[in-house]
Amino acid sequence: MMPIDIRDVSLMYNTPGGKVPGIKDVNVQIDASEFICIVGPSGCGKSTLLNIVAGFLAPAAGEIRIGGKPVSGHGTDRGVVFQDFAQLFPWRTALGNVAFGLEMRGVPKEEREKIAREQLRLVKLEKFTGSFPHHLSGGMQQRVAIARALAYNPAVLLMDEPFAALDALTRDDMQRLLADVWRETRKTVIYVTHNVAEAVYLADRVIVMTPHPGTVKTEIKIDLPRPRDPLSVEFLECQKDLLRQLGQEVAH
Ligand SMILES: Nc1ncnc2c1ncn2[C@@H]1O[C@H](COP(=O)(O)OP(=O)(O)OP(=O)(O)O)[C@@H](O)[C@H]1O
Repeated sequence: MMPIDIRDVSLMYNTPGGKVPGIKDVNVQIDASEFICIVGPSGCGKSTLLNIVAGFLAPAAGEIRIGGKPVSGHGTDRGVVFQDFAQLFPWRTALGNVAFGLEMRGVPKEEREKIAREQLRLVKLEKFTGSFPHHLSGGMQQRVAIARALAYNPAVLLMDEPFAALDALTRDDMQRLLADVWRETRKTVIYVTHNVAEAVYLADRVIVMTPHPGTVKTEIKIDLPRPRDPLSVEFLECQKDLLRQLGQEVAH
């Protein structure tokens, strides 16, 4: 729901052996409600960029603006979902997990539970509000994590390989679910993935990054109508196009 302007952003990591480049001179302009996927070989800086947009890392140079306002630190305008299922509190129910952030901010019980129920409905977990994480499958736990990230009604959703640890069938279901959630909420999404088919299925635009140092190589617009059919000729063409870009990347 808000545009994101990533301008000339660079970051170096301090290591015992000296400074190593994380990302260098990254520029990406994202429209409000646009779904962006970031792909690229390991070490090209995808997670670093996402962590900077999230406000968990501060860039050494450049600036990020969300809705025109410069980012400094994390804020409730950005919801974050990572790969790790362990991000849920095991001693809290699905409802308790989704409501947690709202509770910390002093939102009254009735209101926070109403919001949490609504978010759990969005990820099709309305029947599991009282379940604890260890009684939920990996896919369901990630759905709780998405509901929790949406609880503040953030303008932006940041996702770092959220479905990478799931089996292929569950992953397909989750991609469909996320496409539905996005259609309903119209968040601005930045989604990091290694999976080319996933990027073509979800994205309006795919940003291809290249390592040493991590920077943007090119971008590919995915102009296919939704819901997308991964077996259609057009889909497979887009996938090939993206693989070609990535293949060149790996070959260098
Ligand atoms: N905490 C850290 N300390 C030192 N160097 C780091 C750290 N985190 C990342 N790097 C380096 O920064 C570069 C970018 O890493 P980053 O994790 O952002 O890449 P990535 O594209 O997300 O990789 P992957 O796909 O393997 O998750 C790499 O060269 C990496 O080795």
